[in-house]
Amino acid sequence: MTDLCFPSFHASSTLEAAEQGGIVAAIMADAPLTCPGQDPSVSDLLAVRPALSMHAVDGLVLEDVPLNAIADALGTPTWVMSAGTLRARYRRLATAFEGTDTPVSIHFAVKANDHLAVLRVLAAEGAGADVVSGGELRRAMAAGIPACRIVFSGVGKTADEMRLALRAGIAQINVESAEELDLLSAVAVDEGLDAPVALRINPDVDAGTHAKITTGLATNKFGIPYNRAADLYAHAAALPGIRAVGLAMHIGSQITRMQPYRTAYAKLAELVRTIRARGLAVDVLDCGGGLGISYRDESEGAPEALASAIHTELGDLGTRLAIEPGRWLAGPAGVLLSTVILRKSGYDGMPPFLVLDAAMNDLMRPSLYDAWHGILPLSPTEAFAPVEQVHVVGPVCESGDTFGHDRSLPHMKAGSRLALLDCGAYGMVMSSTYNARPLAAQVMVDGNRWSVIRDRQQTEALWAADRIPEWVDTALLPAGGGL
Ligand SMILES: Cc1ncc(COP(=O)(O)O)c(C=O)c1O
Ligand SMILES: N[C@@H](CCCC[NH3+])C(=O)O
Repeated sequence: MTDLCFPSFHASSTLEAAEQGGIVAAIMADAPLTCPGQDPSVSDLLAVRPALSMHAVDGLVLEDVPLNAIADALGTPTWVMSAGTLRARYRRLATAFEGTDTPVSIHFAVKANDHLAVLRVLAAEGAGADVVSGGELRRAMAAGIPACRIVFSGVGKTADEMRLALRAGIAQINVESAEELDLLSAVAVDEGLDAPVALRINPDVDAGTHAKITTGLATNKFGIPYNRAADLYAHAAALPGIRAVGLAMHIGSQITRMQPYRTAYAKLAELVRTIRARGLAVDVLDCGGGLGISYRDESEGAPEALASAIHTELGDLGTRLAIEPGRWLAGPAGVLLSTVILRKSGYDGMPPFLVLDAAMNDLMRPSLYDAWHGILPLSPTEAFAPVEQVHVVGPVCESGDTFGHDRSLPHMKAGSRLALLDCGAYGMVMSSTYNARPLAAQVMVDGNRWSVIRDRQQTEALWAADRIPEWVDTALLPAGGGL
């Protein structure tokens, strides 16, 4: 399908946009050429993010909306999602899987971004959902995705969650252990319903990704050991309340090379043959998610290459196929707007700290995985100011509250606004209120329209659900309650 196209602004490169006359002249003179190992420059970051462009007057623009307009209206930190990017990416993914004998159903991994508006945009394109909790199941259904298009993954579903899924008419439950299978059988019998089950297999394949987000190694908690899978499948097929429909696999996240997928899918194909040799039917293969994006300068995983890997390894088995992408669809569609609270000088000779009003409680990925997110100033003059080395941190009381050490960024000062890039997946959903910081506001843009899709949390809401037991002796508090 087509890429996003914004005739008035769209800059596939800053040079092209400058030729269109909308870009400050300084861009071309000041844009540094990136050397291997160096941080990508502002121009580099813009060149591969078609929905973002830099304008002489409006500054950084997402689709057709100047991000300063959003920050003026709502303050920061504020998340912004691009509906056009979600659609464009979904269409490219769907197109990559079209035109083959075996159709592939796409189930958006709701854990990546569970906002109802995001789910609605993707559902309108044809997406189903992959959920990992009763909450996600209910969110997906609240967004209008019918249960018959939802698969339920996860290593620890409760009996109540199983009940909810069965009553809703879930398409498929991906079971991850013998113990879970027994529990599901009991729940299904109790409900008088049949549970459509795919066994999630752990192929013991290294996805070559960060240790905290790999899921297909023998040491990971996920999935059923490969060598026990055929026996368990036979057991499942004989259990009351269970309808064994197929197999599932998900080997990890942020995977940019195809070889791990190929290796894992080849093992899956072998397992299908083994199970069929026992006279059992395997009708569905759920190939999981995990396709990676380009945060810094890595090549993003290509849907066409994934489609080819799936069809090569699994296409001749006569099964239905499914995938569960999250990050690839939503990651590049979101930014987090923030303001520099202050520039704090470092020790002599050491880089200063840019202290932002966004923190690890908002965007947790850098603290959790040392993840790298691009940073772009919102101001057109700052975007191409001379580059300096800085540490970019949040105000939370943890040294881990750091968005980047020794980052090469255009000079910014207190009050400067910036966008943290590629925050549409595993951004807002992983936020917390640590340090009593309210959850940030959220906005969706679509062409030249924008709307608030979640209000900034009121500070009072942070303690609205707190209850002080009446036996707490308030008489011991000092008069006036202060220090
Ligand atoms: C079972 C399952 N499916 C799909 C996904 C989505 O992964 P990604 O966002 O990397 O595509 C995950 C998360 O890693 C997952 O655990
Ligand atoms: N939350 C992780 C990915 C984990 C995916 C869920 N299994 C991230 O931000 O990269």
